[in-house]
Amino acid sequence: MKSSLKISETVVRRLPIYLRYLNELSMRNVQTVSSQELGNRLDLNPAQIRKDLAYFGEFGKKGIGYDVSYLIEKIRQILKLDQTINVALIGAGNLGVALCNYNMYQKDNMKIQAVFDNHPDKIGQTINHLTVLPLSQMHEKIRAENIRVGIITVPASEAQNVADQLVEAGIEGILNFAPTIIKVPEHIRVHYADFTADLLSLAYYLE
Ligand SMILES: NC(=O)c1ccc[n+]([C@@H]2O[C@H](COP(=O)([O-])OP(=O)(O)OC[C@H]3O[C@@H](n4cnc5c(N)ncnc54)[C@H](O)[C@@H]3O)[C@@H](O)[C@H]2O)c1
Repeated sequence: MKSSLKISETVVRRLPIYLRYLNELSMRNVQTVSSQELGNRLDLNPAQIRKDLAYFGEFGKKGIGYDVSYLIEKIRQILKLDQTINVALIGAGNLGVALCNYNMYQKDNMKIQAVFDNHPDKIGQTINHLTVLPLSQMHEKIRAENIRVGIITVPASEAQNVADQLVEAGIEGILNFAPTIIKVPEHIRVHYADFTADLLSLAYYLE
């Protein structure tokens, strides 16, 4: 793999989509897959898929396709998911609890390792084997557990405050579900998740 390559964000965002389907194939004991099959299933252009994957080295064999397990391993390496990445979630409300209960760790190696909230009724509750901790323990816990990513599921009015505390604690990336833009130093990567906007924009396309 050309490690110094700067990979475009669109390619990086497609890799988990490939990975998810490859994992599905692997569960069904499928050993090889062609770019055509991947393209059909994922509604992507096979040439685009070949281009994306060739970017990281020659994985496919002409006439045979890609070895599913090998491709899974390579994509995980590229995404750095060959190591466990610990995650903290802040805001144990409706959305936060649902996310904690979704067990992405088994397949994807990103693990919610700590949950924080500032409400006395929430602190001490157990969600999917995790005890909700007060914010006062955030800094220490993040460092002790080598937590590198924070998920924000607090009200929008609290999101910046929480983001500041995550940055202060040494987090490297944030996934923000609160409907507001947060300001962070340049070295911190922020992604926004907004399925409400997706849903609302869908309305435009209805007859
Ligand atoms: N991205 C999306 O599509 C989408 C969808 C649903 C909700 N949301 C957003 O997600 C957030 C959570 O929604 P919800 O329905 O779970 O709300 P909720 O009120 O059920 O939960 C919010 C939780 O955050 C906690 N909290 C508030 N301030 C805090 C702080 N400073 N530090 C730590 N914890 C704090 C509260 O005690 C509560 O447990 C909101 O911002 C909401 O707008 C986004």
